Amino acid sequence: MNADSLDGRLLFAIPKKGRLYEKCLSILAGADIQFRRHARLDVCLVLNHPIALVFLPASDIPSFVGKGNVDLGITGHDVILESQMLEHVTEELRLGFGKCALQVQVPEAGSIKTVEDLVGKRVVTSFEVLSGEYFGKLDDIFQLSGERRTKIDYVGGSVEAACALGLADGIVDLVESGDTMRAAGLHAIGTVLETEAVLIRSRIPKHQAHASLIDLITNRIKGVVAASKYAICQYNVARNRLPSAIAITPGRRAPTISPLEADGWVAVSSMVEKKKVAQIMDDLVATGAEDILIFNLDNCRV
Ligand SMILES: Nc1ncnc2c1ncn2[C@@H]1O[C@H](COP(=O)(O)OP(=O)(O)OP(=O)(O)O)[C@@H](O)[C@H]1O
Ligand SMILES: O=P(O)(O)OC[C@H]1O[C@H](OP(=O)(O)OP(=O)(O)O)[C@H](O)[C@@H]1O
Repeated sequence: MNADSLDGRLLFAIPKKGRLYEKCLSILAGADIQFRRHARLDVCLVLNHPIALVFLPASDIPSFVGKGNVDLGITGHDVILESQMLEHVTEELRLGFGKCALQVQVPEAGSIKTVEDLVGKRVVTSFEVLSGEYFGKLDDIFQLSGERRTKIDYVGGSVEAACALGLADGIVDLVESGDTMRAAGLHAIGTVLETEAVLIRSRIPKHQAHASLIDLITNRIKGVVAASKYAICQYNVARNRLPSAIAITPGRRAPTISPLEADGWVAVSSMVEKKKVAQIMDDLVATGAEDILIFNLDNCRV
C-alpha cells in the first residue's frame, strides 16, 4: 500500500492489541465497516467506505487524533487525559467497555493506610502525568517542596511488582476485577479516575471535510453500543394492571401496547436496560404480568 491509496480517506485509529482490541473489532463488525487486515500491516483500507483503519497502540491514539494525523479513534479516556489531549479531541461517545479505575495501591500488610500516608514517599506508575497531578495537589496541601515532595517514577508495565521489588511505597495502576492487585498483595486506598473506552474525533478543522462520514460512523456505532445495553421485554398483562406494569417498563420513549384476543388483556413490548432485566422480570411477575420474554438486540437506532 502506498500513501496515495490513503488520499481522501477518513483515517480511523483502532488499538492494535490489548484489552480494547477484540471489543473494537466487534464494534467495527456491528457498524458494517468491512476490511481485511494483512499480517504485519497496521494500515488497511475499508472495502465498503472511503475509510482506512490505522492500528496503533491505545496510548498513542489520543495524540494522533489530537494533532489531526488521524480523524477518528477508539481509545481509553485514561490515556486521553494522560497524554494531555482532552482539549484537542472531542469525545463523541462512551462505548461501555474498557471500564476500570486508576487507583492508588499499597501493600496490604504495610503501614501506609491512606493516600495522605503516602504523600512525600515513592510512587511508581505508567500514568506519571495523572499521578503527578494527583500527588502534586496533596503535596501543595501538605506544603511540601523540593526533595520532600512525592516522587513519581515511570515504568512501562508490571507496575504491580514495584512495591515487592523495593522500588516504591505505593503504585498507581488500573484496576478492573482487582485480581492483579490482590495477587500482588496490594489494596486500593484511593481512586484517581474512572475510565472507559471512548470514540474520539479530531478538532483540527481540515478534517471537517469528512464531517458527514464521521457522523454516519458515529451513529452506526451509537446503535451498536445501544444494542449491547438494551433488550426488548415483551409480556402479557390484564388491562387493569397496565399502569403499574408500564411504570416498571416505561421504555425509552413509551412502550408499545397491542390488544390481545383474550378479553381484558394486552401485550406490552418495551426496551429495558440489560443490567436491570432480572429485577424488572421479578417486578412484572409481582404486578401480575405473564408470559414475560426477553429478546437481545443485534443492532438498533434510538
Ligand atoms: N484491566 C482492564 N480492564 C478494562 N480496561 C482496561 C484494563 N486495563 C486497561 N484497560 C483499558 O485499555 C487501555 C489499553 O490498555 P492495555 O493494557 O490493553 O494496553 P496495551 O496496548 O496492551 O498497552 P501496554 O502494552 O502499555 O500494556 C487502557 O488505557 C484502559 O483504558
Ligand atoms: O483488576 P484486573 O482485572 O486484574 O486488571 C488490572 C490489570 O489490567 C491491566 O494490565 P493488563 O492485564 O492489560 O496487562 P499489562 O500489565 O501488560 O498492561 C492493568 O495494568 C492491571 O495490571
